[in-house]
Amino acid sequence: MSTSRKYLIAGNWKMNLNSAEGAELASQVVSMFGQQTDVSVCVCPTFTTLEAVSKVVNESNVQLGAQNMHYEASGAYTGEISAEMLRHLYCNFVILGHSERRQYFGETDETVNKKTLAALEANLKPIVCIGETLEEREAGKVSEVIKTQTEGALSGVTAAQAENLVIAYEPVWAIGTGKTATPEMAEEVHAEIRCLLAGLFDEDTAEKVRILYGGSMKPGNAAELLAQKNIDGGLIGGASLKANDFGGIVEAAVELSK
Ligand SMILES: O=C(CO)COP(=O)(O)O
Repeated sequence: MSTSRKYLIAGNWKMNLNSAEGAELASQVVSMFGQQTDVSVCVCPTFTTLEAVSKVVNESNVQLGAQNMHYEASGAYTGEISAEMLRHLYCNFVILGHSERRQYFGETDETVNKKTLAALEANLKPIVCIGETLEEREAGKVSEVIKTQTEGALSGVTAAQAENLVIAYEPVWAIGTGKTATPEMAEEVHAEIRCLLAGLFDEDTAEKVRILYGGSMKPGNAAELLAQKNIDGGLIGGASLKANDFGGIVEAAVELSK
């Protein structure tokens, strides 16, 4: 990673942990990393667990993120949550366009774009997820998919806003499968994403955007992935549910920051 960017290790808890379980895990994370400042650490619980976790991470350096939001500010949108509601619970981040939302809940580049603009407007840092399926990789379409998803999600975002943006490259075939992209495979795509950002904004801005890797990242493979020039952190699923595993990944980032 470049020295101008601070690693971000974010735990995507997905649909796991009720508020009591989430508060317990968050307090373990706070006791390990609540005081350190070398690496940004963030946990992203379910909506119903956000408030309990917010109280636990409050006044520590562990930050809070949500897993989704709606793009409208308020109104007749049954079952939805707005950016302002997340800010009210002291969320700093929001994951947008996760492949599970694209696959199961009809999320498109267009809705991801609307959500990204609304999040930035509300001072939430969007973690915009992109990544190809195995079928797309085997058909040689990785660059095409990455370009379409990146440009689609970021349409209308200004260079000033982009400084608060995080991109997560999550190859769909590596999520929850135990199959990780090799550091070289991941770095190749991360470098491409940075190039796309330079085209959309400018080189300086592109250098400031953190690009996370996600997909079966664990303590055993984190260091080699995080050592790549354009890999600025991780979006962690399964391993973020165990304090020791998540801690091992954060430790790897702390070591590399020295
Ligand atoms: O989807 C992910 C994070 O958003 C990655 O999940 P796993 O770490 O479980 O593969």
